Amino acid sequence: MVSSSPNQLIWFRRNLRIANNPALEAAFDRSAASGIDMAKPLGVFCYDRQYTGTWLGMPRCGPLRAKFLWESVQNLRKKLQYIGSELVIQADEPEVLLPKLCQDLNITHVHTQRLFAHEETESAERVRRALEAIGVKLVQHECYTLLSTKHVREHHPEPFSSFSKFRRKVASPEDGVVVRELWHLKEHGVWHELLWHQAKKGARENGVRHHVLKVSPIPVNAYTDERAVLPFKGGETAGLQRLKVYAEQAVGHYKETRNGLIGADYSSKLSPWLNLGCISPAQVLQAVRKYEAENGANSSTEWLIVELLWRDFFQFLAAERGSHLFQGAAKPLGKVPELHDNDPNFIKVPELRDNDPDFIKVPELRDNDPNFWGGCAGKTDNEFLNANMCELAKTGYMSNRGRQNVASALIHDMAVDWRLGALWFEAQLLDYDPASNYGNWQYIAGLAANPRGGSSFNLKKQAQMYDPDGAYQKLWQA
Ligand SMILES: Cc1cc2nc3c(=O)[nH]c(=O)nc-3n(C[C@H](O)[C@H](O)[C@H](O)COP(=O)(O)OP(=O)(O)OC[C@H]3O[C@@H](n4cnc5c(N)ncnc54)[C@H](O)[C@@H]3O)c2cc1C
Repeated sequence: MVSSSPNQLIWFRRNLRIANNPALEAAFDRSAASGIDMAKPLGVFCYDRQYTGTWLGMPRCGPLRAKFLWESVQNLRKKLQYIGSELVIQADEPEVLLPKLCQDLNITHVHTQRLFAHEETESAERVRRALEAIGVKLVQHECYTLLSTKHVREHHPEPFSSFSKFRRKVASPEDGVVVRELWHLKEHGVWHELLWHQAKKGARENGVRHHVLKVSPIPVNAYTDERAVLPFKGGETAGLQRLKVYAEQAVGHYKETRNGLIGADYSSKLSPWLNLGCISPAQVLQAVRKYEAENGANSSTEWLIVELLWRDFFQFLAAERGSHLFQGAAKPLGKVPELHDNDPNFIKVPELRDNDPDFIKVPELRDNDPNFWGGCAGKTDNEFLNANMCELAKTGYMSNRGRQNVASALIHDMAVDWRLGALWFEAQLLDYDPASNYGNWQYIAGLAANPRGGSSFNLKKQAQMYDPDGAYQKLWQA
């Protein structure tokens, strides 16, 4: 049967790439199995409340990340068009948009990426239910982490208590790091030639093109400060370029430079691309292994892989903790008052479901709250903290050393509720990821899987150690 409309749909989440993408592969494979004349699967990306929403009156996705995201979505769309598909881009909740599209286009299967943090798993569950009601199957594929859930849970069935135990159990030298095979988009060359025109026509006829937003639904009016560590540009193309450059030129000295503060290559800077899925952790591993095959392995190459395991650790921890990822007042040093549900000084953050008692609550902020707003604005008496906050606000990036220090200072020295700091980072960071962000804040606050019960740094000493001549503080004076 000749069909000009696709019967498979790919709901892109944080897997904005063509290569090494099992959701896309599965959709293409299934579509091919339905008959040679079936049009290519259609992609969909939803600007949902995680992007369009606000916290405390601030956009959840600030302009710098919004720009990076828009570039990534546009790059994906071009690539999909190149292989005969199209990307629907809408500002809508997926549980509303996807059933509508499925009904319009007679879609039978929606393929997507499995994500791990509470809000994301809830969103997938809402979509699953909405699709099930109209007889469409949601298929979730894992491709956000290096290790599969199955592997991790087989080796570490008990609750996570520390990273070192996680690492020992899931990636001991005996076991080896078990990485799923790298998927590649199979050759659909014949299809491509024959149906490229037809698929586009079909998509147009089905009104799909009306669903493609031409401008970002959230403000992207951001420019990159020339002092930025990198001119970050969103998309698979730019992500793969960065991976190639870093893996060929700098990974060999990662361990010695990773605590740096200035310049492109002290660390990989891959996180923005990894977290929107413009590249996958398996691709990073593959690039590191290639470097090792050509130049020999060393402690730096090993350490970069360890960092990817940290990333996995926070994902699996988030899956385990559910809504608890957003909970708990930090009080490791006894400076932060305990929060109570019925405390009139606390409000629920808007945009969250009122009926979820476990979800995040933050203290009401006074306009003149000097600690939180002053800290975020980089207007404190600590120049090291100020410089880091200034870099973050102007570029959307802050080094890991900076993040550790800033979080420690806000939580342990300034008695700011860690969730406020995490919300600020969510709005600002190019590489924002719920599990990594909230997980790291909780870790420093001593609320999750930190065997030391929290991490507290002396910022003066840290500045002397990592910025001995004050070059970083000078660079980011304002
Ligand atoms: C308070 C706080 C908040 C953070 N929020 C985020 C966040 O929202 N998103 C995010 O990706 N990382 C976050 N991190 C972790 C870390 O700071 C960044 O991943 C890292 O700075 C990104 O730069 P890079 O790509 O050059 O890292 P590299 O040093 O080159 O490391 C390679 C990769 O390993 C992963 N990685 C390294 N360290 C960590 C870590 N501690 N936790 C999780 N993954 C790690 C990242 O994917 C990173 O790209 C946070 C850390 C802290 C202390």
